[in-house]
Amino acid sequence: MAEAILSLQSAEIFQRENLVLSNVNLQINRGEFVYLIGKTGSGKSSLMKTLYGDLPLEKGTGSIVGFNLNTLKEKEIPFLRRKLGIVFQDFKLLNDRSVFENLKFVLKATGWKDQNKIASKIKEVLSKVGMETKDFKMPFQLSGGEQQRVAIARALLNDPDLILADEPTGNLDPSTSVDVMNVLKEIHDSGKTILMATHDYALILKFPYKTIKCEGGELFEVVQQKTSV
Ligand SMILES: Nc1ncnc2c1ncn2[C@@H]1O[C@H](COP(=O)(O)OP(=O)(O)OP(=O)(O)O)[C@@H](O)[C@H]1O
Repeated sequence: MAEAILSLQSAEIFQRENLVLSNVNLQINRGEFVYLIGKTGSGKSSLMKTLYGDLPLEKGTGSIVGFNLNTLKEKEIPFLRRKLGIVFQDFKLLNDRSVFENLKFVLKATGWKDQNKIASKIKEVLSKVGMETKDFKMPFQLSGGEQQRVAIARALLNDPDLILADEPTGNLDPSTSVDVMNVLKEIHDSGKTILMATHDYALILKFPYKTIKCEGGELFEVVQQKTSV
């Protein structure tokens, strides 16, 4: 039977007192790749923020990677985020340290102590994104696409149950976007569950997966048209 990794029922998504999305019913099962699309301001980031505990879920019910979003306490948020891999549009790497040190920082913050295990985990995630030879580089010495690969590697460090990617190709040119998307596809093909917010309809055509749309304050599943040859 399908195992739900994320489930929202009759949820309402707020930014402070403003209702952004209502009647949100969404289930993502282990192993799925799901796009979240919609115009600027339609609520994609607000939904993502609710999922990683940056905004409270005030109405409806929700659970994600085993955490109940209705009863989520401030002190549980770091533990929730360890089971999520979060990727942002603007990479959010620490610019004052190397790729290796960026990844080590996350492992140490999440309790890793053994230096050999740290080094081999970093090597493992960097090789998944094709960046294993650039671990000594500083973020500003990398292209945007390379920085995003490192950010994806960082998201994989704690073997997350779900990857939340909020416009991961939003700062990249079309060809680099396809490269980064190929990395996400490989990660998905290896068994990971991914929810990705995007504006990039060309990418969706090239990499078709289940698509959910934010529009008019609600969420809808988009039925994909099969193109006949
Ligand atoms: N910090 C905030 N405080 C109050 N309102 C906000 C805040 N951030 C966003 N909003 C509002 O919430 C609504 C949804 O914004 P959100 O950022 O979720 O949209 P989005 O679909 O992710 O847009 P984009 O594609 O531009 O990132 C918008 O009306 C926006 O103005």
